[in-house]
Amino acid sequence: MGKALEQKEAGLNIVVVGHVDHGKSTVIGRLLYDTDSLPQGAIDKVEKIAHDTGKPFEYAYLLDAFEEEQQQGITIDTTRIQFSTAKRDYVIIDAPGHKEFLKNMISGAAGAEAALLIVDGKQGVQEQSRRHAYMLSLLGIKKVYVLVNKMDLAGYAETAFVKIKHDMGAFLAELGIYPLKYIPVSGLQGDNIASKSAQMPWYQGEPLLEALDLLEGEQAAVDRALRLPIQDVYKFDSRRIIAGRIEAGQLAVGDEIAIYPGGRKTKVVAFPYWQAKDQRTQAFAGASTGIQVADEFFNQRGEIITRAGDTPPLTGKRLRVSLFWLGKKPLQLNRRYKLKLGTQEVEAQVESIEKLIDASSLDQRAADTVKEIRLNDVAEVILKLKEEIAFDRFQDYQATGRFVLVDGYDVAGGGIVLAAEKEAHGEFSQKAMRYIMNHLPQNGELIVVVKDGEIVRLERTEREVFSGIDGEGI
Ligand SMILES: Nc1nc2c(ncn2[C@@H]2O[C@H](COP(=O)(O)OP(=O)(O)OP(=O)(O)O)[C@@H](O)[C@H]2O)c(=O)[nH]1
Repeated sequence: MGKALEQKEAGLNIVVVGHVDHGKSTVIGRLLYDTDSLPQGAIDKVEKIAHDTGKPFEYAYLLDAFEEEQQQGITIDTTRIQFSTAKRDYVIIDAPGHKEFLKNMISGAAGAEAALLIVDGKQGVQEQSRRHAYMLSLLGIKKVYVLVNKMDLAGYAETAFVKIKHDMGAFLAELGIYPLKYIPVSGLQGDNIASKSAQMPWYQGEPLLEALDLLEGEQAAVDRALRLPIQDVYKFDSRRIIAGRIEAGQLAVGDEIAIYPGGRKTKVVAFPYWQAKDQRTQAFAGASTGIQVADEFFNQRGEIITRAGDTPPLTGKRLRVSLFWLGKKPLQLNRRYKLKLGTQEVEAQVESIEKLIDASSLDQRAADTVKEIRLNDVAEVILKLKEEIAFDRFQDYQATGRFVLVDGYDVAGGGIVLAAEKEAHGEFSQKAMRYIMNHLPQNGELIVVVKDGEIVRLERTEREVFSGIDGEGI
């Protein structure tokens, strides 16, 4: 691990993606080597392998050392590898395959802010380069550096670099991704990783490590509207304590809050902690906290708390989403799945497939002929939920804007929320249903006049009460 320095910026999570064998592990291994971040003995081990097999030193094997440590249950999460520069700490989210990457990303385990997309300088853009790039766009990762790797095999030629830059750039532009930098590197030889390469004097930019330090972090989460998804509600002597993790924003004792999807308002009375010394009056993004509120509503897991003046989350039962499918069994229209979003779980069906896209070629298939979404397909669909929930567009809030779909017990797909959709004809929200129920006539019929998904008028018709027909008693 690098030396700990004071006054560093907050850490940055990076994901490394690219076509198989284009050099992801080698570049990561080299970064760890150059920043002195390897577990003890790792280099000796890899040197020994090289010596015993008579093959060259493989930087990619250095990553195995992390896995070994993990298996011994020591420090590091397999999917998270850390290194540091003087400026800040980095966490590399290792994505052995795009399936693991997607699962990690959509389940929130990864939460990458920036990406390194690695392309072999000789082979150029390949199927997985495209697929991974597409996934980045789907996940809204805009901070992308393209590393043109194996420049040693391409004779360190500027022409090879320029060609790949051109091809990749054209493809990425279609996805709305504009890489911040293209860097020619050799993971194996260490060119343009920690220091500028003498082999490529034509390259005017920074080497990778310097370029990473130039990336800006996200807008501080504490300055945003509060998002506190309720994890649990505990009964504790006579009080009810709401527990959850603050995903964005901040909260103080005395703040007025609103709880969605219902939108009921109340006030924060205290942050109850077990020990008096831990008492506090404010909590910020990133903190897990318990809160006690003035009015004891029936709160439940899944609801989202925000501050009364803050932009509220969206609510509804119909969501327009970008979805990708990883299930062996294709996703079927109208089949029931479990949707998990934030801390909410609700039954969901795909009501319609609006667009279906081949993630590699980006060709669209005519959606009206499609009744299922197959393994590795990406689609824009309308999801219909059994109950109303609170959520955000992914581009506004990642934690409350992404979801997974569970088929039986398996996470079979997931994606991001693009927008809230109006209720379909003939469906009312819970709020509307409550309103309607409150206006039911004692004795008669109620006509609900709806326009553009909004109730515009209620008409009551009293039923005639017959006391008899033509004077005949009944
Ligand atoms: N000459 C040369 N070979 C490289 C370079 N980077 C990687 N390689 C070699 O390319 C092969 C694949 O590299 P990896 O780092 O394992 O590739 P990867 O993208 O991690 O591959 P997967 O994990 O299988 O997807 C290895 O034999 C590396 O030694 C480079 O810059 N120059």
